[in-house]
Amino acid sequence: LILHSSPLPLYCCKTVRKMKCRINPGNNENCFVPISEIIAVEETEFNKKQRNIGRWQKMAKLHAFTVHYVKKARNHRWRCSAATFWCVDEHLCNQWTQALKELLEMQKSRPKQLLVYINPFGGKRQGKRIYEQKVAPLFSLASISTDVVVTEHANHAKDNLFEVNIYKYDGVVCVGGDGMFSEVMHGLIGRMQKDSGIDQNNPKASLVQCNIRIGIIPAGSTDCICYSTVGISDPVTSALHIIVGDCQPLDVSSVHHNDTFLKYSVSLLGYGFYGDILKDSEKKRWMGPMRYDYSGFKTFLSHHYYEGTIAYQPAKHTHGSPRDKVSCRTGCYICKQSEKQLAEQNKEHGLKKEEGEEEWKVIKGKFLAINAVNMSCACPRSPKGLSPAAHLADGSADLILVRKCSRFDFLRYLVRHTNQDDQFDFPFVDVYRVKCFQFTSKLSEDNESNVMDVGKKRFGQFCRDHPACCCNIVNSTWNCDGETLDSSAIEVRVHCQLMKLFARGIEEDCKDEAGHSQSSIEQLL
Ligand SMILES: CCCCCCCCCCCCC/C=C/[C@@H](O)[C@H](COP(=O)(O)O)NC(C)=O
Ligand SMILES: Nc1ncnc2c1ncn2[C@@H]1O[C@H](COP(=O)(O)OP(=O)(O)O)[C@@H](O)[C@H]1O
Ligand SMILES: [Ca+2]
Repeated sequence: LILHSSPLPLYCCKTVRKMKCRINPGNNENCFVPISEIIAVEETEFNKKQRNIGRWQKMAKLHAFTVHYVKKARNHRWRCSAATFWCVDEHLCNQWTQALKELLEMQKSRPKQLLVYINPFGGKRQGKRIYEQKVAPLFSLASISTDVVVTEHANHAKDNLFEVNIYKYDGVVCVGGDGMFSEVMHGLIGRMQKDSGIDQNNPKASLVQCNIRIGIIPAGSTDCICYSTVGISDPVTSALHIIVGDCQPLDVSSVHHNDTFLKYSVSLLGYGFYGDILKDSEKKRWMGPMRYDYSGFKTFLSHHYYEGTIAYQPAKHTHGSPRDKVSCRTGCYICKQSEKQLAEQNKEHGLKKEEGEEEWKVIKGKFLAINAVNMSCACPRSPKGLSPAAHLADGSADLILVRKCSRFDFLRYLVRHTNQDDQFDFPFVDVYRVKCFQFTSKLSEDNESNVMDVGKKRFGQFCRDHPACCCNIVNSTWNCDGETLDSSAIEVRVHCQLMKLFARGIEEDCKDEAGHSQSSIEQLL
């Protein structure tokens, strides 16, 4: 461990009793742990049974302390491991304990007080058990105090965040899925805007950043936000990222309809395929996470497509492209550069002028799916995600348009989310990196009088001569981070790094990311 330079010998034995950590028995080699990855230091009662080194048997009294630290395992998984050090000199032992505790005190980004919301009905309904058994003991070991709210109804957490004194907390933790995260995020961002007198209904408003970090303990059905920002959906790993005080900024998209605020989104805004899956699966909540497989299959067979018009402004401030072969990783350079670039542009031109001057690109067509993603949307079902090269904090979203195609081609597209092949390499799939976009369905263009003025003008010229078409006469629904939106015509804008998570992005060094073998169905396709 870190105690090599001790003037007197300190002996170390790894112990697994307290935290039930798995370690390799007989693995007594040195390991180096940065202070930033120490979870806690505790004085330890020296147990006679631990005296397994012959010459120490005769000693009358031994003094010991235990260092609990993060052990990095495969696939971005973190575990809590422990090492106990002992020696005969009580003073030396105390000095070490004291010195280590002081070093931990100096880690200023670590949270001391957290507000925790648990959705007891998310995913497999294990949220409460997961928190109590896996997370609370770690928080208590790390001397983090918590106020815990087990939610009693939808929107409980969101409403509560408008009432409590949020400023006394170093962070808010949500135990649940993407929907639960979304609720907590709306509470926090909404509260920040309210306290700063900013009108969320103004789509052009410059929103106030939220510096109270959110931690996600995955206990939902998809857990895409956790997976895409940590690299794994694992409650213990997430709890450890919270304890060490990690910080990952995140882009947030605001969604408006007719100057009315609808929702924020951080992962997927999906119309068509993913909207239809969500709408159908909500009726099958009793099935748990399986509902997405059932509804996914049903939606795939129904093969609905929707006609509409999209207008977007390309994200010119960022160097990245959705077709890049490199992905966003811990400390991402592209995210840092893009943030700087955006800040400079805003200082020079002012947001309104700049947006007004830039050209809008307009695309109309029949789509099986329209997906706007602020992050890769990697999840256990799709380890590389809907847009593998999307960035967590570059102030842009990837807009993926899947045009009407055969069922077979759509299946080939879907299967590429699960293997190493490029899902954008199809003639019916287009992808753009954007900073804002608007969508209007054919139906609302024809029937609604309340389409945004600016949109109406822009879309009008394309729709005037359009002949009656044979596509669906109903609209799809927008899937916004796992929640449905009531309106199909929307206006979306990416707010660069509006909030922060207790995470560090996906670490580069992963031990076994590759090694994906092709299944027979993939070979066939
Ligand atoms: C041959 C079959 C191939 C299947 C390919 C599947 C690709 C799956 C990609 C899933 C991307 C999901 C993006 C995340 C969405 C979540 O916000 C949302 C809500 O998640 P929650 O239930 O709150 O955890 N889940 C869904 C399925 O809409
Ligand atoms: N106590 C509760 N009862 C019913 N619904 C709740 C409760 N707490 C939270 N919710 C809502 O449940 C929805 C889904 O929660 P989530 O944790 O994302 O689970 P899942 O991943 O299974 O969808 C969220 O929209 C959230 O607002
Ligand atoms: Ca982004």
